[in-house]
Formats: sequence, structure tokens, C-alpha cells
Amino acid sequence: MSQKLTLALSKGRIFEETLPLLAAAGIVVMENPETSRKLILPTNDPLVNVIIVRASDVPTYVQYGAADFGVAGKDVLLEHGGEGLYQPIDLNIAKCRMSVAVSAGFDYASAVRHGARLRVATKYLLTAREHFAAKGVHVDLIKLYGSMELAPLVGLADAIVDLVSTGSTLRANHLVEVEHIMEISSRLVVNQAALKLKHKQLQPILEAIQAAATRIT
Ligand SMILES: Nc1ncnc2c1ncn2[C@@H]1O[C@H](COP(=O)(O)OP(=O)(O)OP(=O)(O)O)[C@@H](O)[C@H]1O
Ligand SMILES: O=P(O)(O)OC[C@H]1O[C@H](OP(=O)(O)OP(=O)(O)O)[C@H](O)[C@@H]1O
Repeated sequence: MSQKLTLALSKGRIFEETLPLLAAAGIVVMENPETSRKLILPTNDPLVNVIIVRASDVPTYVQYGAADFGVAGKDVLLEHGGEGLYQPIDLNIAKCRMSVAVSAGFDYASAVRHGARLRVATKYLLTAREHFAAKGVHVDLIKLYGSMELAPLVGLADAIVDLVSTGSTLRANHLVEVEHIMEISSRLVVNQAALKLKHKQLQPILEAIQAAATRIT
């Protein structure tokens, strides 16, 4: 007997960039999360539903099996830790980089050279801690949930660790990128139990998405 499948996506770029990959697997989402208030969206396949959650909550829904699979950025997956998740596919969507940035007037190289203790604001505590520890730079991390670019402008931090794509947010706020930590893209993550128990339904969908991700990107 066929079982239901639930896919966790976040609104915005992940939803939009995942749609063509789902289409390649024959899955069409029947409502637009930008206009609908519904959090469970039907698809053309009565056995597949999409749930709309915060980007940083996708791994949690999949870890606990509330969703069978989902799409999340590498940034989010590193902070989550990946427990209970199988990460088979890099979808090559929502591409950006994680970087260290400072105010244009701040001499980061000299601060690091002189062993200064830096205040760093970020949403990505684990990744930032690991990055600075590997360099032997002492930091006090300040957790923020968004608008990191503001922190150096108002004296909350010396530096930020944030995502950069075009660089226009940094430029608009007179910040400069001083270190490139890693490239980021979004991954398809699958609940480990679902991968075994719903293998027959999941496998063709995962294969079609993987093929489309390779073709499109
Ligand atoms: N400017 C960007 N260009 C390309 N990809 C990006 C960019 N900013 C973020 N991303 C990627 O897209 C994912 C989703 O970003 P989005 O802005 O939709 O959520 P968020 O606001 O960061 O998350 P949350 O709602 O949980 O705070 C991020 O986790 C990251 O992997
Ligand atoms: O280098 P850029 O192209 O300016 O992108 C970088 C910005 O994108 C992300 O934010 P968010 O998702 O809030 O911004 P966006 O949706 O406007 O890209 C990120 O936190 C940066 O602030």
C-alpha cells in the first residue's frame, strides 16, 4: 500500500528554486505560499504534501519524521548538526558563500595579527566558532537572528559572519568581506527511517530530483 510523503520547504528562494526540480519528478505544488496562509500545501499527487516552515526549522521537521524529506541550506544543516538526516543530494540551488565582513574602516588583518579579542555577531554560531578556532583567533560570539550587517554599524560587533551572494547588502552598509569561510548551496535531506520504510515511493522522486539538479544547474 502506498504511504503519504511530506516534503518540508521554506518560503522564498528555496521554494522557488525547488519547484523546477519537483516538476522534473512530476510533482506540482497546487498553492503559492506567498499568497496562501496554508502551511500544508497539496500537490498534484494526492500522496505528496508540502509543508512550509522556517528555513532553519527544515532539518528539525525531517529529523523527527514530521517531514520525510526537505530542502535546507548547508549553513542551516551545519548549525543543526545533521542528526537523523541522510543528505544524499546537493541541489546546487540557493548558492552563496559564508564570509567574515567588517566595516570598511576596520583594520581586521591588524586586529587579528595583534591577537585582539574580536566581537563577532552571527546567526551561525557553530560555524563561526569553528572557523575562528581553526585560525587561533579569540572571539566573543553574539547570536543574532537576522540583519547581521547592522551590528558593526551600531557598535554591537567588530565583525559579522553572514551569507553573501551579490555583495550588494554589504556594499549598501559600507561593509567589506575579509574572509571567505565556505561555499553554500542547498541540499535535499531525507529522514533516515523514511528512507528505509518508504523507500519504494521516495527512491524514484529522489532520483528524478537528482537528475534534474544535475541537468538544470
Ligand atoms: N542572498 C542569498 N543568495 C543565495 N542563497 C541564499 C542567500 N541568502 C540565503 N541563502 C540560502 O538560502 C537559504 C534560505 O534563506 P532564506 O533567506 O529563505 O531564509 P532565512 O531568512 O535565512 O531563514 P530563517 O527564516 O530560518 O531565519 C539559506 O539557508 C541559505 O542557504
Ligand atoms: O550579497 P547579497 O546578494 O546582498 O545577499 C546577502 C544577503 O542575503 C541574505 O539575506 P536575506 O535572505 O534576508 O536577503 P535577500 O532575500 O534580500 O537576499 C543574507 O543574510 C544577506 O543579508
